[in-house]
Amino acid sequence: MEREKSTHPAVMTSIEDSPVPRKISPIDEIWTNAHSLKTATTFLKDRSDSHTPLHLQNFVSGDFTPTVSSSAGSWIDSFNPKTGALFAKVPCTQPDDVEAAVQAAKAAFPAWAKTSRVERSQYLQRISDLIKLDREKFAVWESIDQGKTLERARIEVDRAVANFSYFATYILHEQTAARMIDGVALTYEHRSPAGVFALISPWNMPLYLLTWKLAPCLAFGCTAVAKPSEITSMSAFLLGRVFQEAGLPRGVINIIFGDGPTTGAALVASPLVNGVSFTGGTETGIAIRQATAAQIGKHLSLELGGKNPTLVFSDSMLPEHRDRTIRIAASAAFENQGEICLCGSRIYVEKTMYDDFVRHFTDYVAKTYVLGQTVGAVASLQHYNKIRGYLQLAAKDGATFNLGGVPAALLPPDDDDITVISNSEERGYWIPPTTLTNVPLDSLVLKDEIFGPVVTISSFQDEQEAVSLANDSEYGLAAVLLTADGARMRRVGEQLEAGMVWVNSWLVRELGTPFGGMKNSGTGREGGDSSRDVFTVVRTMHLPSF
Ligand SMILES: NC(=O)c1ccc[n+]([C@@H]2O[C@H](COP(=O)([O-])OP(=O)(O)OC[C@H]3O[C@@H](n4cnc5c(N)ncnc54)[C@H](O)[C@@H]3O)[C@@H](O)[C@H]2O)c1
Ligand SMILES: O=C/C=C/C=C(\O)C(=O)O
Repeated sequence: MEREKSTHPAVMTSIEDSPVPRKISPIDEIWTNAHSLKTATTFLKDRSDSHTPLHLQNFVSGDFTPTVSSSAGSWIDSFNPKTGALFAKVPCTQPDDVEAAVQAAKAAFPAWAKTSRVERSQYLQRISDLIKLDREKFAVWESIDQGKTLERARIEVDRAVANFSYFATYILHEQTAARMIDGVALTYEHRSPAGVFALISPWNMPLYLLTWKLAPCLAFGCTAVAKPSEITSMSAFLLGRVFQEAGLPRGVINIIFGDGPTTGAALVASPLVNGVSFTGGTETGIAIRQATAAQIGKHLSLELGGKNPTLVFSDSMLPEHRDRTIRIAASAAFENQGEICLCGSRIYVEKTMYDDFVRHFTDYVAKTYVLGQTVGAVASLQHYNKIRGYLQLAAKDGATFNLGGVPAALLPPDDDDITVISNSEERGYWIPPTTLTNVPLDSLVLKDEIFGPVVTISSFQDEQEAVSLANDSEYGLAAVLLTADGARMRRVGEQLEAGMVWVNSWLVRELGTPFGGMKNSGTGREGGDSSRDVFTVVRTMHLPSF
């Protein structure tokens, strides 16, 4: 697709009425100057030389707000995980500005809710096309901001494109149920957009996960205030420009930046917010449930943490299956530095093949997952220190490090350093892929979500023990089952306490399927019809024949 002015009537109105300000704003500067790794690096270097870090701006009512009124002076430092250097300052939006953004979403709601499905579908497809057009720009900034490799970032941008195109077509084909009761009354489901949403996302797959909420929100006729993680705000900042280019009416999507306690908490608690779609940690999920407990009608969709098991049965280690088994178990453990809620961080192998598995797995990981090439840096200094703490604990608990070790301590930059935007890899948050064996079953290393490039390998005796070890967790998000036995796939798979079970595969996604977790991994499901349940309210209509 070429970038051109839309001829869609709603688009024309919006674009014609709201020209983008001529003054060079931060978003214009990035948008026009920094579209590849080379230009982005030069851009950051210039900023560094002039000691002017990039300042992000909220996107409210269709405009990037030049200053954050009440939060002036309240900024959050954003660091490049690969170098540890400061590269941007993110506004910490204060409660009254949060409320102003919610008001903007509320004001936009009635008109947006009335748009036809065809119209909304066209907006979604246009947004999808625009992201695709700027695939590299999004990937470059996601990689700089989050620490992931550029290749991984590209995969996630492609998924963002798919999120919008999937829901663009879903709404064109959507059907609702109708039934006849004893021939007396015809009933049917009538659905309406649920209203204004808070869309809150984490730092591990920033664009992928935020667009997984934005797309259905728009598709089902809702408006929103979106708040990405304060650790990774860049791709959401870029998205504001896409929404402008797509001519999305003002206020339909507002993007605000800030931390959890100040900005996120004010957003979810606002009485004008009709629903919250949240992805993040379980503790934050609990805080959101508590904060909204009295607002009974508020829709809550909570996608939370995981500590997912990978079960390796000996038949999957037969020569004809072994390479696939190793590849899947390794990618489930180390993709995106293990910073995916679905990562299989606890591997359990049938005893007869345990030593064989450990040997092949370790060789494969050492060859395939190379720090700085196929493995990026972890997202933040705080997260680096958290993972390091668990590796220290593993050592204390007597675990064997087959790969990796306890990384060096990293200290926060001192105040003098904080304005430096230079590249210095030694301050980067690099943790090599780490495989642990001999971890005691009661160790917190096996219980807590570490969310980094760290995997444990333990053994099991039989199916029953495999299931019981897999289910021995407060979490229940995902599980991987590696076996060549067809009957076992269902026999074991259907006993696993996990919202998603992948057999001889991992993170294979079909966007219509319910996605979400059991136990402490979440409340509700998203995807296809499940997203419709999140973003719509249902009234059952009864039409009697008398
Ligand atoms: N189930 C899933 O689909 C899924 C996907 C990705 C990540 N996760 C989980 O996310 C976690 C890592 O992400 P994180 O550290 O950014 O999570 P987090 O819970 O700390 O933060 C997530 C988001 O919530 C905001 N937030 C924090 N406190 C808040 C509050 N009181 N009210 C409202 N918003 C608040 C943050 O600013 C951020 O935008 C891991 O536990 C991971 O498993 C789950
Ligand atoms: O890190 C969490 C990954 C979540 C993935 C999805 O929500 C998805 O694939 O739709």
